[in-house]
Amino acid sequence: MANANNSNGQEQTNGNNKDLNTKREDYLEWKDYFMSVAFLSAQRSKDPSTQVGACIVNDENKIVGIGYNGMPNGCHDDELPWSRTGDWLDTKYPYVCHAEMNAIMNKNCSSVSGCRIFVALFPCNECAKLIIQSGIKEVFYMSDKHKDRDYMIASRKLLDLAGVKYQQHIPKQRKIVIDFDSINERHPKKP
Ligand SMILES: Nc1nc(=O)n([C@H]2C[C@H](O)[C@@H](COP(=O)(O)O)O2)cc1CO
Ligand SMILES: [Zn+2]
Repeated sequence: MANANNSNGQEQTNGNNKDLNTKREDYLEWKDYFMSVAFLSAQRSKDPSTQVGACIVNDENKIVGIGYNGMPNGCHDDELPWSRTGDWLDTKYPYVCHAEMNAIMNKNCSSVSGCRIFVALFPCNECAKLIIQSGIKEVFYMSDKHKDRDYMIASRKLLDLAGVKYQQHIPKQRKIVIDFDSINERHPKKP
């Protein structure tokens, strides 16, 4: 659509030639927004190989819990291993709390029953148990890159039996950039 003119007949656009008189169409849709919140939260993770975020949403599209993978509260993350290989006790695996667990534990309401969870990676079997027991009804994930592993097969088995739905989220926008400087952008002077 052409840019509308203001009363002086001047076009109202910003520096990127966006129409400043018409409702934005490229705003984040809800599910992309919740998945983005999960991905942003993952940026808090200190895991050197895989940063995972999760975001729990109620049926009013309100976010009620956010989490990322990290060591348990009070367990200093410099005193626990972050490696993936070696003796099990010397790896991160026995210690790290998964993003889904943290999102559920961080809930800001009494119950997440009936909620949806948005998570970067498909939940493992342990998180599937937590999801089921907390009453979460639907999982949206970005990747199931470990889908052939036994713990993922077990996870799907549990979710299926419990009637928890799951689906891969295909975002409308593949990349979202946060530009802190954009807020300083100046628009043309009002007439
Ligand atoms: N759904 C998940 N939520 C998570 O928070 N994680 C975390 C656990 C580890 O901290 C990390 C996986 O590490 P790695 O095996 O890719 O180096 O991601 C992993 C999965 C996948 O099962
Ligand atoms: Zn897990």
